[in-house]
Amino acid sequence: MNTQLIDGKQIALEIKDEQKKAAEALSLKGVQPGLAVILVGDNSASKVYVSNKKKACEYVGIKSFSYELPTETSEEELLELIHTLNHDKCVHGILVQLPLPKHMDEQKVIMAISPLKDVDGFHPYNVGALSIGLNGLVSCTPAGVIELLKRSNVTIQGKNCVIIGRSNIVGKPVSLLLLREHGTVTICHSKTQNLELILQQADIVVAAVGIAKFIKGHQLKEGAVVIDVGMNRDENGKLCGDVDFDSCQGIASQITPVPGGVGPMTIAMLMHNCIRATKNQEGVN
Ligand SMILES: Nc1nc2c(c(=O)[nH]1)N[C@@H](CN(C=O)c1ccc(C(=O)N[C@@H](CCC(=O)O)C(=O)O)cc1)CN2
Repeated sequence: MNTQLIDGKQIALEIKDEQKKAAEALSLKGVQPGLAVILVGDNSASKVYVSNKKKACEYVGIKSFSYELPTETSEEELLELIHTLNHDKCVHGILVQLPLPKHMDEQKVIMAISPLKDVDGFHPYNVGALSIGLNGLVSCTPAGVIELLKRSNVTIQGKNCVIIGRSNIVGKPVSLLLLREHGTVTICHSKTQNLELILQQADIVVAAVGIAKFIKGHQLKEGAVVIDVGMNRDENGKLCGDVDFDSCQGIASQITPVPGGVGPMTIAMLMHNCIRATKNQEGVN
């Protein structure tokens, strides 16, 4: 079997180009999409992600409003800023980069964001909408997983989809999205028995367990499609996924690399959500 690479970087670029066209069309209607990007503290990885998000906004044609707050910022001050942005007509999306400093309650902060501007799709309103099949804003990484499958011509309908990991930010929303596409979905987690047996039945595997190289090629069904959401460091400090990429060669039909797979899709889908939120709020198509 010739294993094909699913190039997340390339697909993310295609999506950003589509969003750029959509932003140009909005501009002709006198609408400028706006995204508020809030970073609290000095987490170095978060700084890179926020900077990449602002660059993506610039590329697509979304005006970014940047708020870089010191670690000592109180939760109340952050909630006040979100409240102001909720009422700002130039801001169509609000993004609070996670993780937040320990003294803040992430759930409380997320719940303060207007669901209409919740471009991360983390607000319980949007999570609930997804669970009952309503058309809310879907969180970026899970939405990116589905886009990767669709744009790689992978049929989801009727396929055995196995998700390893049950987190609120990846495992659970990915399972709902695969279900929405009519996949037959199994979620596996740390207490799952006979994981090997379940994996052997999987046409599509989504790995989001947070353990470096946890899934090996010999555990897969021949021809399985593998989407690796993991971002770990291996024994040499090199970035790697939850899947042992090399051992899947010749067994998987398609596979995402780490880096360059799901990661870049997170920011591309954020751009997609910003454009959607703008259209919804401005009442234009
Ligand atoms: N408010 C949010 N906070 C966080 C989110 C999120 O979606 N919303 N997700 C992650 C961080 N993140 C975006 O914010 C993110 C993570 C990784 C990548 C990415 O492109 N990764 C690259 C590798 C990067 C590297 O070399 O270190 C890849 O996989 O190719 C983009 C965005 C947590 N916080």
